[in-house]
Amino acid sequence: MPALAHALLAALKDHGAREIFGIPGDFVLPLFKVIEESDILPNVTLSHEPAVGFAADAAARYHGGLGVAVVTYGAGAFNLVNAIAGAYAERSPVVVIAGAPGARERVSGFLLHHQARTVDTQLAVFKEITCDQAVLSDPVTAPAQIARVLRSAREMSLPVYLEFPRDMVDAEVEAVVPLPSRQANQEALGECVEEILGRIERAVRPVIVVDVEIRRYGVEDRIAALARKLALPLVTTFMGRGLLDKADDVVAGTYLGAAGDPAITQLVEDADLVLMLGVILSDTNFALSNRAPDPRRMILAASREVQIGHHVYRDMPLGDLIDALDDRATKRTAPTTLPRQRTAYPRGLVADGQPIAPSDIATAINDMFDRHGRMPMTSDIGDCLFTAMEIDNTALAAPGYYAGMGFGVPAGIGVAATGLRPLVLVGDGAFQMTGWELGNCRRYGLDPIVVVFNNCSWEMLRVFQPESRFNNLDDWHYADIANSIGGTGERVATRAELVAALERAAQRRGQFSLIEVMLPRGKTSDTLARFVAGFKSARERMTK
Ligand SMILES: Cc1ncc(Cc2csc(CCOP(=O)(O)OP(=O)(O)O)c2C)c(N)n1
Ligand SMILES: [Mg+2]
Repeated sequence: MPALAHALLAALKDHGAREIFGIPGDFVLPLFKVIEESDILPNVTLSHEPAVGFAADAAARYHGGLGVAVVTYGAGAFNLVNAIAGAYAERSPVVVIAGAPGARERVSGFLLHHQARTVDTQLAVFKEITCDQAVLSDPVTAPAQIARVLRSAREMSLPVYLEFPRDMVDAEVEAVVPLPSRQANQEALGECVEEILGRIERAVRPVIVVDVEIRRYGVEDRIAALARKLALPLVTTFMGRGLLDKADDVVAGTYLGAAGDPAITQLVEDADLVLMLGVILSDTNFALSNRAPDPRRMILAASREVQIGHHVYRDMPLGDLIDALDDRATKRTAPTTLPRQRTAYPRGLVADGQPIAPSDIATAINDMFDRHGRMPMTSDIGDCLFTAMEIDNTALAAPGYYAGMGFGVPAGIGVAATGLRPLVLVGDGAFQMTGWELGNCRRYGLDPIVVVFNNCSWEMLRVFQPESRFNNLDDWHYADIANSIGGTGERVATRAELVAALERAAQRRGQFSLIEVMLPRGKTSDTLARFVAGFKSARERMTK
């Protein structure tokens, strides 16, 4: 019989984990020894647990499997909380494996180091931000607990929590047998599909809106095929930006309400049927809608449910629904009344001596993508994420709903660890939180390209509260620091310098490249300017 640590690692791999991110501590040292020596999954250690969570989250978003974060008891696990809260909010399936005291320690009578209130406070905290949990303290039940919890992560696309007491690493257990995934009830599925297709047939201006769950459940290609078959226009939400990046013929653009491309906004707000697939009904996705989502003209398939009007079909996995829709739908021709435009993205930046504006960065990146091919991207929160809306539709992992800072660089490291070369967008404020994790790239041969929007400012706060001096940040010269932690940093202040630095970064392999773009305080991307105007007018409407 295998030892519990080996059985767990094999089960993680069987359920779609591709790597482990973590920081060891005495409560998980024995487990980390097995992780390293068994080599069942590659292991990437970082410098601070928030980054471990962000990297595991982004890796899962990109490879479509499970992210894995292994941390020590208490101090390590509590450091992870914010990243897992963000993964929960944005439905990213991260498996938290947290060390814990062994059975005899628990009854030693001592207050244990790393213990907060009680020995079980850690479990109590993670119950709030995971969809399933287990404490692996009994070798007889541990395999079944692991199978149940990992199936929950896969089916709900949400984080889960496994507590691993340090005296259990070598416990002999049965191998973990994966549980079968739970399918939709076929009769309910048929009834649901007929109702949806009937609504589409009767609609005059239907539209599809997609969001992150279509990637979490691996149904992007099937949805692109369905949109083509039904000849329906399709847009992504703000959070869903970058989805269907290989289906330019299907994606018309990104819906941003009052802050977006007017033609895309009209497509959604004039629709008499909005088929929402994998959509999170968050404020960042819909707060700037001129016409709020309305159940009478909306079908929402998300979180394993399908809501049509005011009734709900439960236990309806998105993949089962899409397959059944495709099986029963007949090919439609696109009514000429439906616009099939695709948003045009800015290109052709003039490489001159002009100072750089945020939207120039998008144009320069579009030009680089035209020369070298589109790159997968990660972005932090800040104007960099709004600038990303002006970059051509390429795969993107960003905290578009949870909006927690510090995600961008560790997420880029997580994506790079999956074998891709990402382009990372991050503001100076967010870089100050987790940008230093780049110092771990050299050990693993990772070479992301990082663009730091250095406006020496918490600019997103300044646009709402310009009178506050605390928004003024100092100039830390990030490019200089990059050179000392294993990368190559360039600081640029003109559009010509930006274009040249991007080209050198694209050509440079084997080490991370950091381009520190100097931006004036008070200057934002065109998209953020429209968002702020939209939020302010929406706020005025609400206070009247
Ligand atoms: C973990 C966390 N703590 C605070 C905040 C609140 C915040 C939202 S945006 C922002 C400023 C971001 O500054 P940065 O320089 O990165 O980008 P830019 O605005 O373009 O200049 C803050 C402090 C959030 N969202 N998350
Ligand atoms: Mg800033």
